Amino acid sequence: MDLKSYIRVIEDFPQPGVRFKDITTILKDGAVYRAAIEQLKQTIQHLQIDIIAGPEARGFVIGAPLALELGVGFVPIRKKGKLPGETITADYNLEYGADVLAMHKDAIQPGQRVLIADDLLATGGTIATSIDLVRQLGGEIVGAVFLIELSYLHGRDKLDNVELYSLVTY
Ligand SMILES: O=P(O)(O)OC[C@H]1O[C@H](OP(=O)(O)OP(=O)(O)O)[C@H](O)[C@@H]1O
Ligand SMILES: Nc1ncnc2[nH]cnc12
Repeated sequence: MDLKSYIRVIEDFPQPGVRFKDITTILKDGAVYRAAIEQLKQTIQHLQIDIIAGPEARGFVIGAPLALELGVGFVPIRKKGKLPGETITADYNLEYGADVLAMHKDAIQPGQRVLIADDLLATGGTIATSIDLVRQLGGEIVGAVFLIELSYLHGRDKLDNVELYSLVTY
């Protein structure tokens, strides 16, 4: 299935100059959503994965179904102030802003092999920070997987020691 044809591009959202890649047009169609998760699974099934971590919010709709498909657990990387237990946090920048990400201190056991999953790689700020948090907890990053990669923002350059997998490139 050609997933790119199901992605809606919206100009100047959330700010002028940004071409927003909207995946709600994939998610609302059960067959297309399933095909996307299946293609992601095929892409990373050679990796030995203990657990998947995904950043709020769109990382949840990619990471959680992928974890179920692989038979592993899922841990959320949330925006600051949402997780109820003890957390570690890190500041980050993304294509259109800045924020703080958090993980529960007990989300990852030292030595666990962790796959990061998200809908989209843009500048790489979100994923670089997610990787940093997982490593602070003792996790080993086996790779990061995305539906979409915006190659013109060069996120890969920030992540040159990590295996990156994406299905659709702009
Ligand atoms: O590579 P970057 O420049 O860091 O940008 C990519 C991130 O931006 C979006 O999330 P956003 O922070 O907009 O949050 P949302 O998932 O809650 O919409 C997207 O889902 C990625 O996580
Ligand atoms: N251009 C973009 N479209 C959708 N999500 C994004 N996250 C960062 N940049 C984005």
